[in-house]
Amino acid sequence: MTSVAPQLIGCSPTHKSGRLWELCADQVWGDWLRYSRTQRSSSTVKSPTSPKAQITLPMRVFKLLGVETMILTNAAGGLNQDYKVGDVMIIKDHINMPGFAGSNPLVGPNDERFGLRFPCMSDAYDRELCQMAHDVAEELHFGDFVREGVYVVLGGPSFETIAECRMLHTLGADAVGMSTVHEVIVARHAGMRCFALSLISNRAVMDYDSQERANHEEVLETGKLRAKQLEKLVSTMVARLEHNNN
Ligand SMILES: O=P(O)(O)O[C@H]1O[C@H](CO)[C@@H](O)[C@H]1O
Ligand code: HPA
Repeated sequence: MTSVAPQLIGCSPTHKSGRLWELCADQVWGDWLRYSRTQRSSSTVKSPTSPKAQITLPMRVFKLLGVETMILTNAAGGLNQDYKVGDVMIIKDHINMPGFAGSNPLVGPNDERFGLRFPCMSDAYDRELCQMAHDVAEELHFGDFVREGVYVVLGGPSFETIAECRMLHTLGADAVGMSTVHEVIVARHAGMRCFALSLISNRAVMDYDSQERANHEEVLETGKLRAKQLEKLVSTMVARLEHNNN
């Protein structure tokens, strides 16, 4: 049986104290420390200390609980000019912008129990799951708003300037956000399959004459509009995964 943890983690600046983290942070830390103590002598126990390692700790807990597949969702600004607000982008790849400056959740001593020192990321997003999402979207008649593209993560919490949006688009990103990539890196390090969706909650502002302004209220509003359809897409995929594994 495949264990699937549908998205439940948020590590973005606004959400890092939300969702699952808020629900189980204490328990997760307790479990981690207890587990570490059984594996190592107390003098060598290393609890994760960098912020990115802390916010991605639940991925490792999921791994220890037997989860094999991660499904993550986020809200993101649309950089691709063909995207409309309300589109859903299957993430085929990411650009880890903080990683360029040395901020990666795997920085620090490598815990060999989870994975390699230098994990591959060219297969970060599972191609079979992406194809399944396209198939399910077609069956549910969601095809006209489901896309596939590249997600770029920034540190936030400020939204981007116009020049930054233009640069990110030029670099090959279709959508910009502040989450998800860190979890995917840690999940892939631990050998979990990853699938992720971005809801295009707003258009990234690319034009100096535009009156549009990125704002969190619009992000939340768009989230409400597509919530039911996203839930249907993800739950149908989970059911199919369960079926395929039985
Ligand atoms: O990525 P999630 O958490 O879905 O949320 C996105 O929306 C918020 C900004 O409105 C930021 O937290 C950004 O990362
Ligand atoms: N930029 C960054 N993060 C976001 C955006 C955005 O436009 N929308 C939702 N999350």
